[in-house]
Amino acid sequence: MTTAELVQQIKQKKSFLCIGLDADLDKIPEHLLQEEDPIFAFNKAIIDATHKFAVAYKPNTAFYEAYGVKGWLALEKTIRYINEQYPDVFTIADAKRGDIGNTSSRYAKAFFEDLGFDSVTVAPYMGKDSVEPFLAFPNKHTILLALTSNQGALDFQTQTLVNNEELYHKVLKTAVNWKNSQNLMFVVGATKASSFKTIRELVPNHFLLVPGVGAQGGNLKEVCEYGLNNQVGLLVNSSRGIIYASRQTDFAEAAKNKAFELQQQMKVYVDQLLS
Ligand SMILES: O=c1ccn([C@@H]2O[C@H](COP(=O)(O)O)[C@@H](O)[C@H]2O)c(=O)[nH]1
Repeated sequence: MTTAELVQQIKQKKSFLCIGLDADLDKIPEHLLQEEDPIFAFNKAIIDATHKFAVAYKPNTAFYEAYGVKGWLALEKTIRYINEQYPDVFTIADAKRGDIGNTSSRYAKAFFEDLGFDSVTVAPYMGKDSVEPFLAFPNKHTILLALTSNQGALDFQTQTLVNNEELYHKVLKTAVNWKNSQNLMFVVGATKASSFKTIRELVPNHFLLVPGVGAQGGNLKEVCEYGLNNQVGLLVNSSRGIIYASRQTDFAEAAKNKAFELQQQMKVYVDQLLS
């Protein structure tokens, strides 16, 4: 999917909501455990109920890898279902990959070609040659970890270098000069709302994937204050806050209501920027 197509979808749905498909057999409604593939059954119901309010879905691969072959098959079925039924929706494999170039090119092939995701999250720690194999895929997007939502982000990402610049600033400034950097997006946690002003000065045009709204306590309004750009430029993710809004048979309806609630807040900003 091109960035222009993503922006078009944001405009049409008046939403920049990304729903995290972090399906966990210990949390999904009990009645689904009788299904042949409970994870896929859960995801399918969530997707069907929420697709009008969401422009992106983000399965975190950990939740599938945890169940071995069965989990990977559920992931494959989920992405195929989205691509076939809702081809205008942007898909993110939250896999946080990155390795020496030869290996990264295999990861890129797995997520972009074999599974057919539009994007994958990648860690910047191994540098340019570990990221450029992902960037080489046209109309696929590499979402580089910049300032993550967790407490541990302060351990390395905000440490200052000799010139007094924070490490994640260096990541942003360096990565935008890599080959095919038009295919880059960045992860910035909603819990780090006070940093969005500086981040937007460094990367005014790139999309930011923003996890941390909902269960982690991030605030949509604060993120929007400085995170938005003239194309919206944000994909704000909520996983547990939406998919586990109810653990009973009404789970899909409850997820729909939560997604609608967030979409209604987002609509105000989209109307201002893209009308
Ligand atoms: O900085 C980051 C990067 C990734 N994540 C992932 O996003 C979702 C958030 O889930 P919630 O249930 O909405 O808290 C999850 O898959 C994380 O692994 C993140 O939270 N922060």
